[in-house]
Amino acid sequence: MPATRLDGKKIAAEIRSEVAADVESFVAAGNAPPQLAAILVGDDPASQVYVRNKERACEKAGIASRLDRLPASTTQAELLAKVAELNADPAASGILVQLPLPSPEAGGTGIDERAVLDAIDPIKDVDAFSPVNVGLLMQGRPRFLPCTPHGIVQLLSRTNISTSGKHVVVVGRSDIVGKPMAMMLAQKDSTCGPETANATVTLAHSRTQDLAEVCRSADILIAAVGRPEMIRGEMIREGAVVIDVGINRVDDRLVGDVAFAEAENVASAITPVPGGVGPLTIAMLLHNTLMAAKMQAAGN
Ligand SMILES: NC(=O)C1=CN([C@@H]2O[C@H](COP(=O)(O)OP(=O)(O)OC[C@H]3O[C@@H](n4cnc5c(N)ncnc54)[C@H](OP(=O)(O)O)[C@@H]3O)[C@@H](O)[C@H]2O)C=CC1
Ligand SMILES: Nc1nc(=O)c2c([nH]1)NC[C@@H]1CN(c3ccc(C(=O)N[C@@H](CCC(=O)O)C(=O)O)cc3)C=[N+]21
Repeated sequence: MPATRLDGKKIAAEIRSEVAADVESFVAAGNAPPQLAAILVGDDPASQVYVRNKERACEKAGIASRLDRLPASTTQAELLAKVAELNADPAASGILVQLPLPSPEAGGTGIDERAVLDAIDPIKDVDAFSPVNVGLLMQGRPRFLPCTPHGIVQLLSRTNISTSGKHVVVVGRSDIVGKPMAMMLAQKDSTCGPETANATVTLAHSRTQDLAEVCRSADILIAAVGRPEMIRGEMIREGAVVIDVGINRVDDRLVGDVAFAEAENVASAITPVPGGVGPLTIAMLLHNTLMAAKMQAAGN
């Protein structure tokens, strides 16, 4: 029997309508609408698509959005000045600097990404990239949760897939997806409760020996690598749950990190690409923007 498709798009729509209702009561209570302030440096086509999708999603949820487009030639000092301006602007509830920043080959000026992310006021850090927010997550008392891993926890919770006591293998250890994902699922509790925490987690990467065997030992396999279809059917245990985070453009087509057609015949449930994790990332960004506005309104 082919695997159940986990409909990220549908669950994201549910979350977005919950956020929209919550925004409505926040505004009805006399608050200014939350605002997401995005900064886009350069003209990377993929980044343009994401930023446009985020703007549209904000609008539908009653969240204001502001986009500062800066040329690829922007210097680190100029970008830091823009971040400082948004930190000081009470209308900007959440700040997001779209990654990656342009490489020198793409006309970039070699900006230190870390320095820029560190400059964002932690109370406006809707990506949850700042050291304060990463530290709070690590200690099991999160403020903002990183959007992609949080979206995955929501997906698991809302489809009644328990991670408690299970072996979860996360492939990829980036600061944006793999590392926080592993940390969240290893905690005693999650925003959705202990059933979507308490996993036994393996964090795999490019130096992992015998990746196929490690993957086959997973009850739940989460791929966040950025290599089209690298997770093959034979790397998946019969009946495993497969979460595909990868977004790869191949000849104008969008493919994940998992060879979907093969995986579908082995897994019990799987997220498609597109329509899986991507839409959830945006839904959780809206959630974080509202949360930021609420914290700022409460003077935290
Ligand atoms: N759906 C969504 O909302 C989002 C999707 N993405 C997508 O997810 C994917 C991953 O993104 P991101 O986490 O930023 O990626 P990074 O490029 O930052 O990290 C990739 C990770 O994969 C590991 N890796 C690379 N090659 C292999 C290999 N052959 N075997 C095992 N591990 C390997 C790397 O290992 P090492 O550390 O050793 O180099 C690294 O840890 C991309 O396709 C990206 O577009 C990203 C964010 C959100
Ligand atoms: N500061 C920052 N924060 C991010 O969260 C961030 C970032 N930079 N840089 C790039 C990655 C990637 N990312 C995605 C968001 C939505 C989809 C998404 O909506 N995907 C749709 C399809 C979109 C399409 O058609 O291209 C889907 O999978 O169905 C994908 C990927 C956020 N990222």
